[in-house]
Amino acid sequence: MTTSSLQSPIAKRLEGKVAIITGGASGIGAATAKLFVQHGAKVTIADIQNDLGNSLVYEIGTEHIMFVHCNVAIESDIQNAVDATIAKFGKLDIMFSNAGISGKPISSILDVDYDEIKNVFDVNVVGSFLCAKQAARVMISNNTKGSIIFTASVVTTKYSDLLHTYVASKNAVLGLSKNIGVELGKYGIRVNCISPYAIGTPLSLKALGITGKEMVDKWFAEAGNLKGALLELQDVANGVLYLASDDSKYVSGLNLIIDGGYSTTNVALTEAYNKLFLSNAQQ
Ligand SMILES: NC(=O)c1ccc[n+]([C@@H]2O[C@H](COP(=O)([O-])OP(=O)(O)OC[C@H]3O[C@@H](n4cnc5c(N)ncnc54)[C@H](O)[C@@H]3O)[C@@H](O)[C@H]2O)c1
Repeated sequence: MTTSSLQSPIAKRLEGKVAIITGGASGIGAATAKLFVQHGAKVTIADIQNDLGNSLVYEIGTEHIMFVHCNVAIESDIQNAVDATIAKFGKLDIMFSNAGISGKPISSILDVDYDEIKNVFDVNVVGSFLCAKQAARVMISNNTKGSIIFTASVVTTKYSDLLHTYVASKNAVLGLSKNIGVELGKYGIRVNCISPYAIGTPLSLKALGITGKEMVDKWFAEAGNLKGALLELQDVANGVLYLASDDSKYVSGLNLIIDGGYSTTNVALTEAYNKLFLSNAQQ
């Protein structure tokens, strides 16, 4: 490493790149939009929350970012977001398919109804398919070596008896990402997932059926593996930046899990072992 590289300011890692972020009006998407712009990208936020989306544009500046009303479950909305992005910024390098919903906090398969399954799958799975399709359409025809990134979740690595529709939908997103990554490799298009552990956002508060971000964040921190640390939106945005930038130019088919090691734990086994060890020690 040269002295000048040690002294130089942090390089802009997305200079000249153009991105669409679905679900970019709130939470992970909004944090990623801000980070992308800091790194030189032009960004389109595609979301259904017009007020939040427009105020983010106002905060960041219309030369860097625009808002397009887009329901990801409707193909013409996504097509419109892609076409509007090309019209304003000239191309599309990065599709961050991040919009999602949790569905109701149902914990028994007996309580799941068809409308609930359809609602969650329409946004999380159909929306992801359509984002990938519309991004690939322009990336292939413009010969753009693009990056498609999906937000899956730590629920693609660990299972419980909660949120069956959400968990099934996120595992479908992971499968989709790997399968289309195989197809799109021949065009030089990379396809990856980011899978965060839990953060207090409107989505996760709804999933738990509680209000109060502080309480939820505390609970997530206690349940996490990495003690003394809290997963923040910026941690996830940093991972997305890596997958979007040329720093990951040979990375495709990855599920980047941002979970402080949570997915590697086996709490039940540890507890059972400790119980056995303690009862033997007392004999
Ligand atoms: N918060 C967590 O703990 C967590 C953990 C793992 C994965 N995720 C995933 O992260 C992604 C972002 O969620 P978040 O936690 O930032 O929540 P959030 O509620 O802050 O953001 C979700 C965004 O998606 C938008 N959205 C919902 N339905 C839409 C639709 N039909 N079309 C377009 N936009 C739509 C919402 O308007 C909102 O702006 C989701 O895919 C979620 O499943 C979240």
